[in-house]
Amino acid sequence: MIGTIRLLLGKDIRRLWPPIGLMMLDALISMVFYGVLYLLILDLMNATFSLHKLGLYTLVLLAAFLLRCAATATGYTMYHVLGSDIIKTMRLNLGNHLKNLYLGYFDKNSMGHLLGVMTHDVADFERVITHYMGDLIKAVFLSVYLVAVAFWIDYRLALVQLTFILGGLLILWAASRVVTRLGIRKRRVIGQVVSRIVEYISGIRVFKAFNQTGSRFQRLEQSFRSFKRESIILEAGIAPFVMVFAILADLGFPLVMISGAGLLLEQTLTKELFVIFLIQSLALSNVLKAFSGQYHEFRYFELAARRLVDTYARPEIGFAAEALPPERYDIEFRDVSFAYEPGTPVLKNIRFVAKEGTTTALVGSSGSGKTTVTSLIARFWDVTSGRIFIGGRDIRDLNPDRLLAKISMVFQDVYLLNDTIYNNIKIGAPDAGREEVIRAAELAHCRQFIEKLPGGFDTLVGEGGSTLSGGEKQRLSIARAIIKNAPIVLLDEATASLDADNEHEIHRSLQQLTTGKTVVVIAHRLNTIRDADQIIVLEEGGIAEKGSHRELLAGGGAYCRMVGTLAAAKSWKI
Ligand SMILES: Nc1ncnc2c1ncn2[C@@H]1O[C@H](COP(=O)(O)OP(=O)(O)OP(=O)(O)O)[C@@H](O)[C@H]1O
Repeated sequence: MIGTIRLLLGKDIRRLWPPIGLMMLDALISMVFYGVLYLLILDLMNATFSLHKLGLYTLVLLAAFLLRCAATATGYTMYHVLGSDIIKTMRLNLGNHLKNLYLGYFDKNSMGHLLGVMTHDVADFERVITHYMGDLIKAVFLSVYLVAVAFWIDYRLALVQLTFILGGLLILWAASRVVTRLGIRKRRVIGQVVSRIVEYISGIRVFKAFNQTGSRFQRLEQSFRSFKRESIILEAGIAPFVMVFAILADLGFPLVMISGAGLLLEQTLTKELFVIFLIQSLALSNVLKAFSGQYHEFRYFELAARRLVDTYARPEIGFAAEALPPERYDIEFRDVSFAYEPGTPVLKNIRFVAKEGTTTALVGSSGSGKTTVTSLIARFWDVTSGRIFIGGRDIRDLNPDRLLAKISMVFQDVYLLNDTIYNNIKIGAPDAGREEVIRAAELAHCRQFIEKLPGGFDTLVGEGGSTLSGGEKQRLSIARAIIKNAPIVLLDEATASLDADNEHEIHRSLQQLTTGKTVVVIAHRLNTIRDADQIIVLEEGGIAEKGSHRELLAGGGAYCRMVGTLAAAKSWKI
C-alpha cells in the first residue's frame, strides 16, 4: 500500500511526515493516562495514595491534555491542509496525464469507467489520504509500541497477546480479499450506471424520436437495481469480518487477565507487573477497536489506488527529442500506414505533400480513412509505419502541446462548453481580450446572431451548445479557430444539410479562417473540392487519385464519377 501511495503522490508524500510526527506524539502522550492509572492503582494497593499525589497526577494529566490539544490541533490541521494540497496536485497531474494519452484509451474505456476513475477513485483515495491515513499510521505505531512494552513486561503474556493480534490481522487480510472481489463487482456496476445515465441523457432526443424512452429507462432502472444489490452484498460481506475483529480486540483483555492470573498464582509474575499488563492490554484493545471502526473507510482504497496506478501506467504521447519548432508549415505523409487495431489496416502507404498555404481536399466514400488522416496530423494517434513531417520535422519529435498550438480544428460535431459565448470563443486563445473575441466573431459571421441573444456575448450556451442551432454552433467553432490563428487548419466540412443562408455564412467564415493557411479539409461540397489546390481521393485506405480538379477530371477516373454524382445531387437539391 505504501508503495502504491508513493507511486501516486511521488515526493509530495514527504510533506506529510511533520504532521504525522505530531500525530504520533499525540498518540504517545495519550499513553500518559494509562501510566497515571497504573501509578494510582499501585498507590492504592500499597496504601501510599495521598492528596499530594492526587495533585501531582492531576497536574501531569492536565499537562498531557494541553500538550495533546496542541499536537492534535496542529497535526490534524497541517495534515488535512497538506493532504488536500497534495491531492489537488495529483488531480492536476492526472488531468494532464489524460490529456497526453492517445485517443485509443478513451475509445477503449467506457464513459462510466473514465468518470469512475476521475470521480469515485480519486475521491476514495483522497478521503483515505486526507482523513484516515494519519489515524492508521497512529494505530499501527501505537500497536507496535504497546506490543514492545508487553514483551518488556512479560514475554509469555506478550505472546498470548500477539496471537490475538495476528488472528486480527488474518481477519483483516481475509476482509481485504473479500472487499477487493466484491468491490471490483460494485465498481463495474457503478461504471455501468454512469454510462447508462450518460447514454440516457445524451440520447434522449433519439429515444424520444423512436419512442424508446420507456425501454431505455428500464435499462437505467435495472442498472440502479444492480447497484443497490451490489452495495448490500459488499456491506454484508465485510460486516462479519469487522465484527469478528472488534470482538477479538475486546477478548484480548479477559484472555490476558486469565493467563496473567494463572502466572500470578504460579508466582512467576508479580502483582505490579500483572496490573501494568492489564492496563497495557486495555490500551491495546482500545487502539484496535478504534481502528476497526475505521477499517471500512479503507475498503475501496486499494481498488481505487490500483485503478489510478493503472491509468497512470498508460503511455503518454511521447516525443523522441524535442526538435526546434518548424519554421514552415507544409505537411508531408511519407508511406504512412495505420491501423486502429493490429491486423486491420485503415490507411495503406499514404504519400502526399500539402504545401504551405495551400488547400488539400480529402474526398472518398464513407470509411475510406479521411478523418483518420486528419487525426494522424494532430497526433491523436501515431502512425503504424511511415512518417509524417510538418515543415520537415517528424511530428513525433515535436512536443505534442506545441504541435497542437499550431493546428486549428473545426469538426462536424461541435462541442461547446456550458459557459458564455464569449468564453467559448476565447478558448481558442485564452490570452485574447474582449475586442479580439468580438473581431473573431465578426470574421466568423456570428456577431449578428450573438448580439440578438438576450445576454449577447455573455449568454450561456448550455452544455454541448444545446441552446444554439447547428449552423450557429458551427460558426462559433469557426470563430474559435479564427482567434487561435494557427498556421495549419484541419477541417471537416459539415455534411448535415444546412439551409442556403447558413451554408453561405459558414462558407464565408471558413474563407476567413483558411486564407493563407495550410488547410486539409474533408470536403463534401463541390465548391470546396473544386477550389482546392490538391485533391486526394481515398479508397479503402489507399490513395486512388491525386491532383487538381482539372487534372482529375481529365483522368476520367473515380474522381470524375464522384463529381458527376455530387453535381447530380446538387441539381436535385436546387
Ligand atoms: N477509433 C477507432 N477505432 C477503430 N476503428 C476506427 C476508429 N475510427 C475509425 N475507425 C475505422 O477506420 C476506418 C476509417 O474511418 P474514418 O473515420 O477515417 O473514415 P472517413 O473516411 O472519415 O469516414 P466518414 O466519411 O464516414 O466520416 C473505418 O473503417 C472506421 O470504422
